Amino acid sequence: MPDLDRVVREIADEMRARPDRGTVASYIPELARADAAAFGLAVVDVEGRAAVAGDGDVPFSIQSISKVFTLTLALGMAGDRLWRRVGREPSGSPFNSIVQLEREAGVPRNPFINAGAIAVTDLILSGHQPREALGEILRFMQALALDQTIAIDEAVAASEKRTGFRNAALANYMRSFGVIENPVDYTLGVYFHHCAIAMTCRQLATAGLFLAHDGRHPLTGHSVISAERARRINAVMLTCGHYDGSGEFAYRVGLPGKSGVGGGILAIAPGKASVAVWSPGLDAAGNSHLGRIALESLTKRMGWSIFAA
Ligand SMILES: NC(=O)CC[C@H](N)C(=O)O
Repeated sequence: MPDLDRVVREIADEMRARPDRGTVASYIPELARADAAAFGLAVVDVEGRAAVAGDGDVPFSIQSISKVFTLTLALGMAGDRLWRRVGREPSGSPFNSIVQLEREAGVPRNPFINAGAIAVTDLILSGHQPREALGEILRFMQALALDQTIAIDEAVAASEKRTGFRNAALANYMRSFGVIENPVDYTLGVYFHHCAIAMTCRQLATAGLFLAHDGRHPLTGHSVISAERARRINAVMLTCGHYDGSGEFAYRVGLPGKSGVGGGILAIAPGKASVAVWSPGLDAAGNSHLGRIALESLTKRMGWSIFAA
């Protein structure tokens, strides 16, 4: 078995030396301030051993990675009723696309494209005030990451609120079909804020551990979700977690993964470890360019692809 600490350090060094970095997202103006040269990597295994390198302890905007955790919360609250409001098929379209909604009665393809995540957020919000729903999501992240200091970057949330015209279009469109039940402003407010949670790679990898361990957090012993649901969340991450780049990610990395436009990726090696990587430059599908390359190298060196014997 290769030495995990060494592998993680070597990958961080290799990535930091590379000239190709992708393009930092700027459609949310505040995200454009990210340092394109940053690179962080953290692996936490199911025994709790952590290997962290580069900027693995620097907080960044988790953006769409939050959708894994809102899906988990919503499944815990609503159970399989959730699947009446959102599908679980890859979209083959960009993360912010609206095209399928008209043909498919306002039901988004999956919980990881923006429309689907907004529908999931709406479900969490129902019966609560936005402040309560957001508090619930934040406390969930803090509990999973074993770190009460995790917070929302208000500047990022405000920046997306000012410029989130597409998300507003998606939400209004779904509201017209009754897929969204709450006032659109409330649902979007909660959505923008949970996307604006700032976390480090170490915190994120710790938070993802339950997905590598049959739904039970190995460090607290708490059952977060049933083993069956954990397996299914991993399945949806594999097929939909990188939007129209999901096929390529499965082909190259071979792990369930979820990306965010802040440049982070959470990847799960079931039974083994939870991995978080961060490099702000994105590829054409909006996924971290070096993040994917680093994960490809990690799974190859550790033999962690779910498709390997
Ligand atoms: N892919 C992403 O990370 C997108 C999340 C971002 N908050 C948006 O709605 O556009």
